[in-house]
Amino acid sequence: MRKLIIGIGGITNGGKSTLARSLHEHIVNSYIIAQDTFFKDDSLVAVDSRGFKQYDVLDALNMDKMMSEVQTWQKDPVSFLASHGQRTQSSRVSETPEDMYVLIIEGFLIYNYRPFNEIIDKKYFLHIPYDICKARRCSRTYNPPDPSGYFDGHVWPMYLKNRKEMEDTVSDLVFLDGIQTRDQLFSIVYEDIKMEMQRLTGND
Ligand SMILES: Nc1ncnc2c1ncn2[C@@H]1O[C@H](COP(=O)(O)OP(=O)(O)O)[C@@H](O)[C@H]1O
Ligand SMILES: O=C(O)c1ccc[n+]([C@@H]2O[C@H](COP(=O)([O-])O)[C@@H](O)[C@H]2O)c1
Repeated sequence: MRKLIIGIGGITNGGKSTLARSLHEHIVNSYIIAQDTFFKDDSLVAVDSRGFKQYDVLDALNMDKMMSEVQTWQKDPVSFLASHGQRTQSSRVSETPEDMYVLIIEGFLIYNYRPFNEIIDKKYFLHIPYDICKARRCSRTYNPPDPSGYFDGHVWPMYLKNRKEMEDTVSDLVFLDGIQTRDQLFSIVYEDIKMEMQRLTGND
């Protein structure tokens, strides 16, 4: 059995979930673990002096729980898939090598969590400019919804801070320009992953 862990990180609304889903659809026996399903309950998230909930920090997330899910996959991907309602498929008619299991870890702060940096084999990071990010963010409704001024008062400054911290500690990132089309982004990353899967297969 061969295992490959891919990270799809990046800015809020950069297209992470969209890209992760396309990869999952094309890679047989892959699975997505998404960071935004690990937010703590709203009552546990800190609030600053302006009343802004501090959602864009690692403390707002149950990272131990997320790591434990990843470790369960690492121990036994076949049982993991079965227990998550996903039947193992044959790779015969696909471009995925036989007996290859791929985990896609997706989220806006995955590379700010050190334990992930040690286990993610291929680290992609999507970024888009401020104005596009703000426009996309404003057309999406979170739960709880962003209060007025939240993007400029919390989301963007925290993005800059988290990104700097990440760039100071992580060296093997592949930056992706998120203003490309969905198809372009998918094919760049998929081709790269196919090469990595072939490399792993060739090393046997
Ligand atoms: N390459 C792209 N070009 C234009 N819009 C995109 C692209 N990728 C995603 N989107 C749109 O941007 C918004 C955020 O995408 P999503 O994948 O949910 O981002 P994220 O998971 O990074 O927050 C959605 O409305 C989505 O349809
Ligand atoms: O999902 C939630 O429970 C949630 C609640 C409040 C806010 N969020 C926002 O989710 C953002 C990260 O997710 P994403 O998909 O935009 O990268 C982050 O910028 C948070 O401000 C997410």
